[in-house]
Amino acid sequence: MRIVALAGGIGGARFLRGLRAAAPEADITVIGNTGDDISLFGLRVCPDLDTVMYTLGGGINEEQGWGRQDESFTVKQELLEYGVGPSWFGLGDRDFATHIVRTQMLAAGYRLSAVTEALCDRWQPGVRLIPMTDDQVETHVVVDDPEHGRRAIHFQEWWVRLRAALPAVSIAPVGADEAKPAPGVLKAVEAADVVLFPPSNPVVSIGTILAVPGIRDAVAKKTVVGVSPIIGGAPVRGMADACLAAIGVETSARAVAEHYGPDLIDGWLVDEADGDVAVEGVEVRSRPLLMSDPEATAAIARAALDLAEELAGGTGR
Ligand SMILES: O=c1nc2n(C[C@H](O)[C@H](O)[C@H](O)CO)c3cc(O)ccc3cc-2c(=O)[nH]1
Repeated sequence: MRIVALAGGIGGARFLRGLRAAAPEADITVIGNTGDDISLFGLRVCPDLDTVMYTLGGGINEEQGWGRQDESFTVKQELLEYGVGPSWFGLGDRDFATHIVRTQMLAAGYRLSAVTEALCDRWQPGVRLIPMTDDQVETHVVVDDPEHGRRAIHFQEWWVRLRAALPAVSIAPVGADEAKPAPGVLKAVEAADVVLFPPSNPVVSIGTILAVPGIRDAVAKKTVVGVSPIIGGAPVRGMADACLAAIGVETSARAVAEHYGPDLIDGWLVDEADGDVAVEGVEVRSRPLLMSDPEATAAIARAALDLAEELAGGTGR
């Protein structure tokens, strides 16, 4: 079975670990969000790609969900002694090595997709991880800053420094319009038996991947099953509610499915806590969706695959 999953950071990575366990024989391609990428200290940092790579490769800090386990912060501290920030973004010493290798390879002319493949040679994530694009796309957030007025800031500044406390006036994946899908992205989607949307952020993770021209159209032709990132009317983790508010979508499992719409998704898993959810044109199934441990997560992934198989059989897509 050929599976494609679109993934953001923590929620996506954990779901993928369950998916790998639920379908050990499957050929899994992960299309990773790069809208969160940021250049810091002259280095290119790709948080979502790294979170997927470290999580599936056994190197993630499990409590935090991002960054490396057994991490230290000597380099960050030394930079701060020179007055060089930002202090609000926690790049650890082990993690720095990844960004140094990536930046060196990019400077030598390798594309991000080739660099990601090279990094994955070390981590052996057991899936093929491809960035959504090799072109630079950066999510920016427009806020009304009490000190500086209306301005656009990098997504990471809004997410990490401000903890999304300033309401987003708008959120834009800058550069997405001109970006091309990375080599292998469209081919993988076209060859897929099923496309899965893990419980990643519908706006700044999955929404950003779908904003790269060509990807949404390719995905829409397939059997697509999504897992709601909203449980009991609130995001399981992260601040997806702040992102949904920015695009005028209510924070509910139903509203997110309607936002994707029946032209894009065929099946939608919601948690039992959300009661009866009905979405026109979308097959909705209710089950526990908390990724509380690897077994529970694998069972969610299995349910998504079962629903996809059922729908593919039914629609002949
Ligand atoms: O909340 C934080 N998230 C951090 N994250 C997570 C990241 O900002 C976001 O959670 C994702 O971009 C959203 O998917 C990091 C991820 C990396 O790969 C590397 C460094 C960081 C640093 C932080 C941090 O200092 N604080």
